[in-house]
Amino acid sequence: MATGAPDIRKGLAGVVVDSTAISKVMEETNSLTYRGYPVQELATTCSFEEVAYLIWHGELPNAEQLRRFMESERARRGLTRSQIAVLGRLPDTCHPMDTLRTAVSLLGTEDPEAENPDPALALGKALDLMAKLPTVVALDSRRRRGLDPIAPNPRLGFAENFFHMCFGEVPEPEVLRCFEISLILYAEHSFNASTFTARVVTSTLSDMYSAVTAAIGALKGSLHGGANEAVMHMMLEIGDPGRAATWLKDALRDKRKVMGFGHRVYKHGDSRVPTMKQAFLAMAASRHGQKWVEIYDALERTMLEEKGIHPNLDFPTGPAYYLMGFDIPLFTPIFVMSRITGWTAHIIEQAQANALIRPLSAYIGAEQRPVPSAALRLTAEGAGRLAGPSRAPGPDA
Ligand SMILES: CC(=O)SCCNC(=O)CCNC(=O)[C@H](O)C(C)(C)COP(=O)(O)OP(=O)(O)OC[C@H]1O[C@@H](n2cnc3c(N)ncnc32)[C@H](O)[C@@H]1OP(=O)(O)O
Ligand SMILES: O=C([O-])CC(=O)C(=O)O
Repeated sequence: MATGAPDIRKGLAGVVVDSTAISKVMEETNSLTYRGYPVQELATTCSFEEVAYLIWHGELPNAEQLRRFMESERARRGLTRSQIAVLGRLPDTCHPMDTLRTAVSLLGTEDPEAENPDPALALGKALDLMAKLPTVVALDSRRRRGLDPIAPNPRLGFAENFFHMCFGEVPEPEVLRCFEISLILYAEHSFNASTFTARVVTSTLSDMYSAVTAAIGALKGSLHGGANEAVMHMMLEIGDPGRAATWLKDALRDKRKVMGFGHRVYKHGDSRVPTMKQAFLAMAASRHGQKWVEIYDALERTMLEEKGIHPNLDFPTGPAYYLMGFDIPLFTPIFVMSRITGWTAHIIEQAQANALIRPLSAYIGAEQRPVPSAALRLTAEGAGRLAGPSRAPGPDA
């Protein structure tokens, strides 16, 4: 057996921890498939509901399966008055991701089958979350704007209904299509940090709501899903396409991370960006968004010239969601509305072939030593005689 220093892979970079049949990220060809289908083809030919069905069931639905699936999703969208009241009492200062995390936790407390591990119930719970999370996001967004909630409309599809609940109207086709494409592209991405978090929680035999709550926490961070919000803050700060290149060079000189660029797996470009960028361009044309397109292009070009780093999916979705009229703190919650499909598919997959996820660590702390006597630890005289790091002044020293 080999001896010496353990092989530590910081951030688990490059480590294969398990297998999955849900999606395949191919860094060498910059491509991605869901259940074997290229994501670009799904994004340009399918509805989000079809893709959700595919991710959960492994096959695209036929007409009758899709009809029943959509009917069931539409029937589950409503929240109870008491759920609305609980969410309405959260402070306005909390981020909408915190509202969403709390909402999933609340839904878990009210589901009598939350603890029931029967796999036959899992898809129903997942569909319930997919149906209800947009209602939570829209309700929370309107509350922050001082507006009354708009009830879900069961005659509208998933994407249309979300606009209806946020703004009271369904936008023009370019906007709707761009939004739906973003949902399809965001739906699933193998063992990313939030999905892995969900799998870790599931591996302890915890419930789906706990796993999704934890995943929302992981997605919120700006190195992961939170980057789509950070991208728009950055673009607003830049403000003028003529400033973009200098802004970016200054950021790199100051060793700041530029949000929406880089990826742990794709080093030659994110497979989803070309499709999303195209949808963003089409929508920007109909929404007078040329300025954001120019800032986008200048940042992309300069980052490639300076560092050879490509944009990730959060780069085009940031300005796209902004042009759609969503407030910036809604961008990552919208990501959740889509990724709930991938997370729950992974939760189900993990539960079906479970092994507790528990890696090892290399200890680098103090050598083993005896605990000093109480006389040394707890008396003023003893304190002076105690040596070593344990007597370093702490916050209560
Ligand atoms: C949907 C998603 O979650 S996609 C990811 C969204 N996140 C972001 O956009 C945040 C910005 N990007 C990043 O922080 C990183 O690219 C990550 C976290 C996504 C990937 O990180 P890693 O795989 O760990 O790459 P790592 O951070 O080691 O980067 C390698 C090199 O590229 C640089 N780099 C990578 N991304 C960036 C960036 N966005 N801005 C500036 N430099 C960057 C690093 O500084 C590092 O340079 P060095 O070798 O000179 O130190
Ligand atoms: O895969 C990752 O590390 C992050 C990402 O792009 C995603 O979750 O969509």
